[in-house]
Amino acid sequence: MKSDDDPEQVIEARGLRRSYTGGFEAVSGITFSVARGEVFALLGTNGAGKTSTVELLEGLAAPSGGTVRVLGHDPYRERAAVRPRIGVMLQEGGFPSELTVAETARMWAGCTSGARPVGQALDLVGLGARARVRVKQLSGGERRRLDLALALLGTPEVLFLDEPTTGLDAEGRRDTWELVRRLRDGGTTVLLTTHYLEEAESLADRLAIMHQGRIVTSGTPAEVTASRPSRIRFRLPDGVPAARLPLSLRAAESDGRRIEIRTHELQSALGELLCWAEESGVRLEGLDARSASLEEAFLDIADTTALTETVGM
Ligand SMILES: Nc1ncnc2c1ncn2[C@@H]1O[C@H](COP(=O)(O)OP(=O)(O)OP(=O)(O)O)[C@@H](O)[C@H]1O
Repeated sequence: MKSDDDPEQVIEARGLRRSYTGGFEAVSGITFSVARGEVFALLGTNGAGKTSTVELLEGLAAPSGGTVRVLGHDPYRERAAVRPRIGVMLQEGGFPSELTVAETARMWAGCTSGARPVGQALDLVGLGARARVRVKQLSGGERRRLDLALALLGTPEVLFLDEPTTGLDAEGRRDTWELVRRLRDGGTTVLLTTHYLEEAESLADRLAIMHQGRIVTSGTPAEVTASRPSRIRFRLPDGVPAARLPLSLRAAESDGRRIEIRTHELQSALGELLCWAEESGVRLEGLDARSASLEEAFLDIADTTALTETVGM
């Protein structure tokens, strides 16, 4: 167990709450920590409270309950100590659209202590060649990259990325992932929110899934998916009814010839199925066996929570 003032815990949230005017509570007592050099992803359905949480971590608002520490400080009350050491990429940058990319970055660098050269920040995000273009002429994806370049200007120890790849094409997304990995390898701690489960699966060392202001599950991507069943799918040939499957594989969902087996013992279930098929001379069409993905875990959680709410449990 890490102690309260463990210097390796760069972000620590304990029982964190946030209420908006009118009393609506968007963040309802969440606890998590992020170690130095980790990439941590906050996932969740729309309105789950991710942005509300990230804004508390960035010191943009004060929590209505609980505590938050970033680099050992309260980011709201001790903003002057924290701000120069963090980089923030908001969901909406909102720059003056008449300025060029380089002018925007220079303006931002003027407000950033120890800013790296503007050209270097633009090169990091692949915008070097667009330095003289006006912001209003950038595509949505390029604006997102400019947002990221500005967040990187101060060579931050902790980087907050709110949906960093929304609006990027597949190549832009991969480039951003590569950059985040390079930053992490250089010791930067990264907290990101995303709607792309593939992004979290590929980038995050650990993640938390939020729903209605609470963390429903957290851990490494492997831990979060471990409790979910693997799936085996195939089609039986005409004339072979599902009832001919071995008893242990009958708990399958069957839609005529299409069979789906969910199992926590993928290797043994698959072995048994293949032996049966071999011995019975049955050819399994479209055979597909896979472990649970983060997407399946996420959808399961969203469905379970919705169901729990519906039945008032
Ligand atoms: N300024 C505000 N005043 C009142 N309610 C707000 C305010 N900002 C956000 N909310 C509400 O708080 C809840 C959480 O919003 P938040 O933006 O944190 O969610 P999110 O997980 O980031 O969602 P998304 O994935 O859609 O960006 C939502 O119900 C939202 O309507």
